[in-house]
Amino acid sequence: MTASAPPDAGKAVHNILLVSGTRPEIIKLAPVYHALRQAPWARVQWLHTGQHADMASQILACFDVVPDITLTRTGSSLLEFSAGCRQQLESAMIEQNWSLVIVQGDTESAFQGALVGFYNRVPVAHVEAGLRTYNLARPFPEEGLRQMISRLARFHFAPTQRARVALQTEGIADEFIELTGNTVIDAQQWTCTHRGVKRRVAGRGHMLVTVHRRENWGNDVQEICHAVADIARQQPDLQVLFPVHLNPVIQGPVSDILGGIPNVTLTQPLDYTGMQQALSDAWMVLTDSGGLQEEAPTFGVPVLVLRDETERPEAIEAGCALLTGATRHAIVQEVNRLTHDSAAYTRMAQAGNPFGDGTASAQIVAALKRSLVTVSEPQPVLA
Ligand SMILES: CC(=O)N[C@@H]1[C@@H](OP(=O)(O)OP(=O)(O)OC[C@H]2O[C@@H](n3ccc(=O)[nH]c3=O)[C@H](O)[C@@H]2O)O[C@H](CO)[C@@H](O)[C@@H]1O
Repeated sequence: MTASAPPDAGKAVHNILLVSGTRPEIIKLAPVYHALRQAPWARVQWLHTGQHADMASQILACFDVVPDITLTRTGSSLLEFSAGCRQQLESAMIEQNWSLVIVQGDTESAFQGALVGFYNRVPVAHVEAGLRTYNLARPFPEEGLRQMISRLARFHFAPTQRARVALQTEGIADEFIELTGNTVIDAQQWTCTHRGVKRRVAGRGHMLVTVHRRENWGNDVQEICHAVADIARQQPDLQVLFPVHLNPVIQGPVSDILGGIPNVTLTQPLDYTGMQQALSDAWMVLTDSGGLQEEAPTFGVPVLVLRDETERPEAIEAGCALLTGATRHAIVQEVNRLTHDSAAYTRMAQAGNPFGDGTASAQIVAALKRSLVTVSEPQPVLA
């Protein structure tokens, strides 16, 4: 379990570039950023690519993050965004002497950050490494992006044992993989502590719904909305809270099918504190979001995953989530079953959270310190 430190190891202070693009990247990188800011050996700078704009500002504010560098989004299509992002990242890269680029997850921004680090021979650290469906079409494009990032990264921070094994199986040497848990749990704990999130409703609480995944665009979004409408009409005493993603592909069918149903509240996306409050007050979550699958078990809220595959089988195995797919009939059937089978509901609610214990960012910073701050004698890189 030893590996030599990067060539620039031993410098007093290491310039670290942290790259975010979307809402979930900000959430999952904020705890790493704040932990690095406490590290005397690190000078961390936050670069936001602008892939998400409004949803990003909302979340950056929740975590008291002001990016040092914000790129200009050069177009609305992914191609235009990607080309402009690459060029601007390249400029940011050559302006300073970087020791490390940190990216998170599976977005275009994360991939561009890793690619620019690679071309500039700056080591790349990947937070939330090793999630896989091994189906390049689902989720698209995330599965391809995260596999490519794994090929480019030097340091791989795996959130679960399964993710670690996936990386090992792909040939990544043990000393470059650290099992840390998911930083989203750190973000949740920070928010509960600092923003006073706690359950505020009496009784069973609401059903929380979110949809945004590209693979669900089109017919599946409509099926999901029809299912939610059926459930709301069958259970008029159940409040449904649906923060609607800003993408027009989602907004259209959601308001067409669910607008005007008295017990369905359609809202703008919530800020992070608002979302954690909504989770803690929930009876059940219906979602295709990755982050919500990881977060809901913290509050003992069962999750129905509106997808055919998940890269988080840990939640299914632990019993806190069920994979229902995105068909109207299957979703309605599962919600009805859990409405009437209180033993099955309680088993899901009490399954616990398999995604971490809130120490991931401290472990990441400790591992990076071991790798980067090696003065005279080589030490284990990640052990
Ligand atoms: C394929 C896949 O699973 N990929 C994931 C994907 O992200 P996702 O599916 O988790 O994306 P979203 O659902 O957008 O975000 C979720 C977060 O947003 C918060 N939230 C949500 C709605 C709202 O109104 N207000 C909020 O605050 C919520 O609590 C949660 O923390 O990309 C990430 C980046 O690379 C990856 O890490 C991650 O694997």
